Amino acid sequence: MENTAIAVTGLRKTYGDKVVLDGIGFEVASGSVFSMLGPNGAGKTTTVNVLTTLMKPDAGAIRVAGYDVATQTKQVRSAIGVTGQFAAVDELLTGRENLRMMADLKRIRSAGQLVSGLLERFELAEAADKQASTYSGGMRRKLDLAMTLVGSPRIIFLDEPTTGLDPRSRRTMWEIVRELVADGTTIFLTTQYLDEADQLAGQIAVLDGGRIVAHGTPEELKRQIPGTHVRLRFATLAELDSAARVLPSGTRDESELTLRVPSDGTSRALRALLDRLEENALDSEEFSVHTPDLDDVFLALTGQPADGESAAQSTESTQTTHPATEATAS
Ligand SMILES: Nc1ncnc2c1ncn2[C@@H]1O[C@H](COP(=O)(O)OP(=O)(O)OP(=O)(O)O)[C@@H](O)[C@H]1O
Repeated sequence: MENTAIAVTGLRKTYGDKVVLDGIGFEVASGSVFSMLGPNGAGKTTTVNVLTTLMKPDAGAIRVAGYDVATQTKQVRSAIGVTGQFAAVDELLTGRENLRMMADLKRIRSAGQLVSGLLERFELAEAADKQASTYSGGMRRKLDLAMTLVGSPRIIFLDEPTTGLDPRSRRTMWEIVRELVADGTTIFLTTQYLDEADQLAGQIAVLDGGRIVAHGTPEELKRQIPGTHVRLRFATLAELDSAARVLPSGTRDESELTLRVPSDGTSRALRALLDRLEENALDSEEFSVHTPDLDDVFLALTGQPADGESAAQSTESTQTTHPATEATAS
């Protein structure tokens, strides 16, 4: 198992007559981040529950840390950490006490330094001696992850670890994930933020309709869908027609009055394109460069956006929209 932290074949799980996982298989290399993406209800949490021994599958061979989850439950449990499950935060205890309790459970002696270190690392030092019930949602999540790290598990399952966190806390989490991986820890991450998978994961599996519909590195997934293009919007259909004649590689959308022109997105290519328009006395109302991101991949594969919020954020971040007057001004 040296190089394979998790190996799954033919994993099947049904609830009544509803097939949630229809024989999925994948491998996770030791010391890597593997991210499972999928629309709501796709079966991500069910997968985590099976891999962490909390739920029995109907079929499948599953090894975690080299142990069989069906017959070596105890060994699997001692090799893994799970946020939000084993490491349940006790609201009546302080942050420090919660961490101490976890250290006691794992039979770690003289854990004082370990506990203070974790409180510092998760920016919880100031609130360390306040009851967890007074913590914000983000602070609780951080405490939860800190508790998972007690005992340095080799494989960590993070089920949507940054949902609801502010951007700064999200970045802190990302840094911690990167540090863990650099130290050889394996991370199994489910997330609804595609940029998070893009940032952190070496391999991504997209789960939809009970099956893995795509699997690869973020770059491989992005290459599966149409590439970078420029989107031009015109004021009238006549202008769109003229532009489509001048730029024959473009794809027209009459209802939107747009022309989508493939481009490598370099400033040289963009300048050439604008020159072509100017030579033909054409002016676009809107000019934007669009690079495919994981949201596009997700949409193309599952037919639905990842989630309203992240899809909207991503559109903003990947499209550089300039009013035509600005873009063509020299
Ligand atoms: N105990 C259960 N009994 C019956 N159906 C269940 C049970 N647990 C989950 N399901 C159903 O199985 C499907 C998969 O659920 P799961 O929680 O694994 O999805 P998910 O991908 O984690 O979704 P989300 O992103 O919304 O958390 C859902 O349709 C859910 O309603």
